[in-house]
Amino acid sequence: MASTHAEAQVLVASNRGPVSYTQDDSGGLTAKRGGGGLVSGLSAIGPDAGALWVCSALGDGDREAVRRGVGEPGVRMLDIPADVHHAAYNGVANSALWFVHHMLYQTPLEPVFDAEFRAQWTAYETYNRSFAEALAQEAADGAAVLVQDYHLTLVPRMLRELRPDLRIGHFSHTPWAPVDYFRMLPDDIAAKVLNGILGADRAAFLTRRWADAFTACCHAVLGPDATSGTRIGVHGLGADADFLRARAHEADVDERIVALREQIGTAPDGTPRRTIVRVDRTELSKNIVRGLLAYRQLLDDRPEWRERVVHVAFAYPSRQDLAVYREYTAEVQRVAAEINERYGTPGWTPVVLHVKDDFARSLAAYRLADVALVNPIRDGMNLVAKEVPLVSDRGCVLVLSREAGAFEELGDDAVVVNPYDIGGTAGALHEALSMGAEERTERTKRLTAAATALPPARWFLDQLGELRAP
Ligand SMILES: O=P(O)(O)OC[C@H]1O[C@H](O[C@H]2O[C@H](CO)[C@@H](O)[C@H](O)[C@H]2O)[C@H](O)[C@@H](O)[C@@H]1O
Ligand SMILES: O=c1ccn([C@@H]2O[C@H](COP(=O)(O)OP(=O)(O)O)[C@@H](O)[C@H]2O)c(=O)[nH]1
Repeated sequence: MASTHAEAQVLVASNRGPVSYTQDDSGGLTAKRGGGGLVSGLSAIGPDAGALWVCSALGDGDREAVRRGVGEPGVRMLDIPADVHHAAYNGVANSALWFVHHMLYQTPLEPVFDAEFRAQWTAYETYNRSFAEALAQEAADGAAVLVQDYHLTLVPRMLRELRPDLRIGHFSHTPWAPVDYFRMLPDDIAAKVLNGILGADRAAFLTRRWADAFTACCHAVLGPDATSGTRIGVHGLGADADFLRARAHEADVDERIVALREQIGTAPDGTPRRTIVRVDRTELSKNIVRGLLAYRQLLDDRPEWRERVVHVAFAYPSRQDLAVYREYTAEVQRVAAEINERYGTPGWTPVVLHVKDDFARSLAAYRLADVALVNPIRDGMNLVAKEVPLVSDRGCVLVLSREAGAFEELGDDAVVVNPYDIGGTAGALHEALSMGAEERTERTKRLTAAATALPPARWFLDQLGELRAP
């Protein structure tokens, strides 16, 4: 295992690592798989690949694990001071950069680039420097380093200055903002973010659309020659079919299917109720509330679906240090309760909402899905859109936002929606629920092929190959 000083030939750097630790009252540490698509993609590489994964301690449990020397093979967790991490992760990365790339600023959520933000920016620089120094220390001569995402935009240039011998790649898992939106950032910071990434030999993205937006921002902010020293690439991360299909048939998932079937119940004619399934982090860009409003409109416009369908919505906790995420979770709960109050009957709960994460239960929902609802305002890729059709036992129909990166690959076989259009989304849900069995089967076959075209292990190796190419 390549984990000693200056021996690692391949290094990956990301804020979130493969597992996170929690500490119980008696001091014991429990490891839990990190949530979200970046971890789903990178975990598939596995410790056997010999890569060293440098990540950040995210909470007290992780910090305790670092202090005790507890950890996964092939993983180095950096114990960056909690206040620096908080300012960099919540203040800069998940507020300013996430909001710009996902175009989430709208009244009353306005950008505030004031003195507090400047202090957070200084922390973001410190945080990035910690990664650059750790990578410089760990990397063997001429090693390949793959830096992940908007948390670490400054690392490529910092690392190049420390270690000019390295091959450095940067990969963005988010969309990239259009020029006019990106330029909401203060000019000096916009330039630093772009120049930081351009310190890499290669900058890669999930879709051509995001890659082109990045190039356009570089040209607009830095000038027409800005990208001449950096190759720009596209690698559309796919789902890990072998892992998911096997995991979705383990005993704990079967147990949860029984419980979930009970909650879903049967229609008045005795057949199992149809399901519209969604699984997301409780994340503003995932557009969960508009999805619920579209479902409410479906029940209004098409009363024939009442008692015959259930919206299974799993919204697992994310970024709870940010007030706007906590408020969004409350809003999701409020709208779901309102729908249940208005339409529910003694034997029918129209929305089954769970806000605590449970991967086995998520897979149980995938298996029971007749329709998968994926309607983000913007999304780098959205792996859930790729995962549900290949795991569902029912040949599920995908209702997909045209603003998800996955649309580029899955759009032809999905029922496509404008995520802001609640009426249009209600219509799409009706179309999906009404689709005949033969068409569903045909679409599922094509969706599954597209969703698995670039499995995570190959996605990673392709990038490595391109980075090492002369
Ligand atoms: O680490 P968190 O703050 O809990 O957030 C989870 C991840 O969210 C974002 O994931 C993105 O990556 C996926 C895989 O490429 C992609 O399918 C999805 O569209 C993106 O939203 C974020 O970019 C990651 O850094 C986070 O770990
Ligand atoms: O309880 C769950 C349910 C889902 N996922 C995984 O989280 C990822 C979500 O990735 P996606 O690209 O859809 O969105 P992100 O959360 O990264 O923005 C998927 O691979 C899911 O399998 C998870 O970790 N825990």
